[in-house]
Amino acid sequence: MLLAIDCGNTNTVFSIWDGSEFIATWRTATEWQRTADQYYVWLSTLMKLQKIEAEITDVIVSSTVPRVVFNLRVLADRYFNTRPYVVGKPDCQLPVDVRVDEGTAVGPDRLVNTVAGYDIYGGDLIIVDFGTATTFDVADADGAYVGGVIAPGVNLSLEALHNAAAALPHVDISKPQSVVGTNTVACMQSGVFWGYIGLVREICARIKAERDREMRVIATGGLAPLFQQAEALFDAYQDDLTMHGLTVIHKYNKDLAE
Ligand SMILES: Nc1ncnc2c1ncn2[C@@H]1O[C@H](COP(=O)(O)OP(=O)(O)OP(=O)(O)O)[C@@H](O)[C@H]1O
Ligand SMILES: CC(C)(CO)[C@@H](O)C(=O)NCCC(=O)O
Ligand SMILES: [K+]
Repeated sequence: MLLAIDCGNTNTVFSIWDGSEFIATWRTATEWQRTADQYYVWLSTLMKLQKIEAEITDVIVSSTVPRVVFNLRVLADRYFNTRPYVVGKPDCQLPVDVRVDEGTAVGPDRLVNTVAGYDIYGGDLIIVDFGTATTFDVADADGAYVGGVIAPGVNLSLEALHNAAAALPHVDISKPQSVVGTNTVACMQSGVFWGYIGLVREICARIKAERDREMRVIATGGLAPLFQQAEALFDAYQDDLTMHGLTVIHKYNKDLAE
């Protein structure tokens, strides 16, 4: 079975893929100091608790944090006796072209999302991922990654207000009752929530205009449904898009190796 690891700047997600479905998914905070032994204790405890009897033979990693890759490699080698595929490294091929400026190291999560989007929905996509940053990735008609947009993430925007202004509290995102807030928290939520609705709508409209064609907008990330419920911004929502992409890339490389 395949252990797929999606390491973001805030959270790391581990999923076990049995070849047709994910049989378990666990989330932990990303900390580059965590050792292979710590990962294994955590993982094996959860597997036991949930009575998951999976023999892991393969590992694939996408990491936006370069420093965590070393310990994840050791985890794969020491505990699963396998060499992991690491997205973005030369020995991990992608099933789509990447057409960006030379020397650009595109975030592996963005490449994986593009592969997943193309696999599920076909070409001409805008893939929006609400993570630490909010990213927009453009898949061409042939699935190639042709660039995108990086905007500050929802929680990051609220944190930035709190960190920069002495009188602004820590606030969690939610949909405000009205646009005009009558207390500090409501004002901050309104700025980020409605500002974000505008940001997503404007960026998608401009991408479509710039490329002069119909494109479908696919959303992923825990916060997407919150925005979608206020306004129909997306044509589809896929919670496990990045994980799906990791399984596609793994299979592609396995097939190449045969
Ligand atoms: N209604 C909500 N209000 C606040 N936070 C939410 C809500 N729904 C989901 N979230 C949060 O959204 C986040 C979604 O996780 P996701 O994997 O999409 O990004 P992330 O882990 O924050 O970023 P990264 O992948 O860059 O580490 C989680 O931290 C989750 O707690
Ligand atoms: C933009 C983030 C932080 C989103 O997770 C990640 O994809 C990243 O670190 N990217 C590197 C730069 C780039 O994608 O062009
Ligand atoms: K993510």
